[in-house]
Amino acid sequence: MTADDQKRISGEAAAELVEAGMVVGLGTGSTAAWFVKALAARRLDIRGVPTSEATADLARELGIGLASLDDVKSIDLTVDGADEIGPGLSLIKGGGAALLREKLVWEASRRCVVIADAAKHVKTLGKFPLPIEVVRFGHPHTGRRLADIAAEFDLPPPRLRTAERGVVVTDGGNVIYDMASGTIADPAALASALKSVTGVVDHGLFLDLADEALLGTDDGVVKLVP
Ligand SMILES: O=C[C@H](O)[C@H](O)[C@H](O)COP(=O)(O)O
Repeated sequence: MTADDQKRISGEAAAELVEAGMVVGLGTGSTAAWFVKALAARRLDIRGVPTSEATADLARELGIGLASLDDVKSIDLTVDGADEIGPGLSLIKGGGAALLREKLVWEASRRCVVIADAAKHVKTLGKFPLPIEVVRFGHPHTGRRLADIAAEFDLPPPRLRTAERGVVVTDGGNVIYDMASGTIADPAALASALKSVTGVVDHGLFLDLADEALLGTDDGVVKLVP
């Protein structure tokens, strides 16, 4: 089974968790896109709260009714992908630059289910560079403060994310610094150090947020709990 097939079966399994009448958080990325497609195919009467403009576009195309986070009191279930799933369902997210809206939607949700292909499940977080969302104003200064924090954790300086068209700008108008680490020995300590920096809006460590993971494997979908 390819990684994409594993993503697809995890997305399809998650779509089965949705019931009519629910408010559903719609994650971002290639795995979440499989979930959105499978959900649309069920033609349930639900409202989706998208975590990015890309997901909003896909959901609209597929006929899913949307609501914004501002319009709902809470979200029944959010389903989203991850870049890494570590011990206790600690996560790295933000490879697609959607981490801020994702975290806001996750935190407003009663239940959060992470979906992924098997390779995303790791013993220790950190092989995937940790995305950090930073306000654009003065970001080179914030980047230098992030480098100081990285040094305290024995990590190399984070790098400003660029793509073919230049610096990557998030849906919220911010930039992303990626902190390549190899190993994050103490995710909670790093998370709190990063949040202490003025200019950091948020980071891609999702700790104590996921209620379960549905992992697509060659033997089918495996459920993990914290
Ligand atoms: O910002 C993007 C999100 O956090 C994605 O959920 C994450 O990068 C995983 O994406 P994919 O399912 O494409 O691997």
